[in-house]
Amino acid sequence: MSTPITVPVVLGARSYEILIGPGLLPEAGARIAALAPQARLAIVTDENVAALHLATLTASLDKAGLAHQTIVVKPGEASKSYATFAEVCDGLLATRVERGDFVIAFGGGVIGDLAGFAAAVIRRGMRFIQIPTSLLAQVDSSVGGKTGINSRHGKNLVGAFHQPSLVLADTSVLDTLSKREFRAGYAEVAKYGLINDAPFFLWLERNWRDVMAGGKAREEAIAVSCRSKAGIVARDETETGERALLNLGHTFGHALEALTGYNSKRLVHGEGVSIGMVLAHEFSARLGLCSQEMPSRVAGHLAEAGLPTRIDQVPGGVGTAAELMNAITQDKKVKRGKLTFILTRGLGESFIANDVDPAAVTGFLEEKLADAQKVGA
Ligand SMILES: NC(=O)c1ccc[n+]([C@@H]2O[C@H](COP(=O)([O-])OP(=O)(O)OC[C@H]3O[C@@H](n4cnc5c(N)ncnc54)[C@H](O)[C@@H]3O)[C@@H](O)[C@H]2O)c1
Ligand SMILES: O=C(O)C(=O)C[C@@H](O)[C@H](O)[C@H](O)COP(=O)(O)O
Ligand SMILES: [Zn+2]
Repeated sequence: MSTPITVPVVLGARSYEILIGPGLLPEAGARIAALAPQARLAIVTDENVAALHLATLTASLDKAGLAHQTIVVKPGEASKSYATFAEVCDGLLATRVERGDFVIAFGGGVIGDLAGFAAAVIRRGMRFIQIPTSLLAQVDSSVGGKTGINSRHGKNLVGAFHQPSLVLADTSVLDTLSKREFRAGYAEVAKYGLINDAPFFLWLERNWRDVMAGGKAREEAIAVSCRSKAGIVARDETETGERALLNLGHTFGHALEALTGYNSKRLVHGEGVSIGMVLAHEFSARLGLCSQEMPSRVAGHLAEAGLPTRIDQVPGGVGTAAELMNAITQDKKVKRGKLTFILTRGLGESFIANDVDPAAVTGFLEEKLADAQKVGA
């Protein structure tokens, strides 16, 4: 067996390991058998991942003597819906998996959130394993136990905290990911630098091409990201405080995703986060919290890495400031009606700002939308 990088997520009885490295998928059977020798497995995946990588996973499970069945859903954000959630739940029940068996979330963040939520509620809670196959899922969504689906009222508004028992991140499966989806995941990597790790952001500015190319730099970026997230989750599992930092760029980004109808052709999550992080830095500069140069430094790096950084780059537009505010006020960080944003005082100096003035946000968005119209004209 290979010797992967191991990142522990320390949560008492719910502790688990994240294993990161090339060649882990063919070893999945042996590693899962060591954790649960008798368990039956229900794999949830999407059509793209199934076509490319399911045979490797099932061959490895067969070799380890583990019984398994598979549920395949359509790829894309639209699958984080009530309809697909019902499909997955009924599919799991049809396999007759028991409470002590395992759900395997095999795919990107959409599959992790969807299958993880189904595992949280089927028979009032089944164990599950994350086998993330997108960069975004390997650095972020497979870790920390946030699961859920979208509602027409907003992103991830229906869900549960439910920790996996193991995360197996085979970095070689990323070779089949499209460039667009790889870049989207890179936005969440850059996020860890911008939250609280300026040296990591400086390293990314120098090494992002190597991270995209693969090999050791990519593994290193994934490991740094997972260590950062594991630390925050261990200190604040259910987001009563510090964990909200992981939401940098998401208050704006989630509103953009809701207003594009969760249409992956127009905007994917990482792209929304990229634009959202630039907006968060611009808004911070507007409030005099950080230097006026900070937003262009952040936008410069994300744009160089091939990510969108402005609202006008979202095809088909994103509605009005009032519509964006309507989505923003459904954010889960809202407390007693007051808005919470993750803002910044400088590179890697993000902080949680409670009681942000809605009029200031509306004014800022009106200006950004007017700028976007000028570019589009
Ligand atoms: N739970 C959390 O903590 C958390 C954190 C971040 C993001 N998220 C959620 O994750 C979702 C985004 O995840 P995502 O960016 O992975 O999107 P995704 O799951 O839609 O995957 C992106 C695309 O890549 C394809 N794909 C995945 N792996 C592949 C591979 N190895 N080769 C080829 N194609 C592959 C998928 O089929 C899909 O078309 C959003 O719904 C977001 O809200 C959750
Ligand atoms: O794990 C977290 O906490 C995060 O905020 C990570 C985010 O990247 C992720 O997109 C998460 O799903 C957003 O959480 P939400 O609570 O705003 O839905
Ligand atoms: Zn995210």
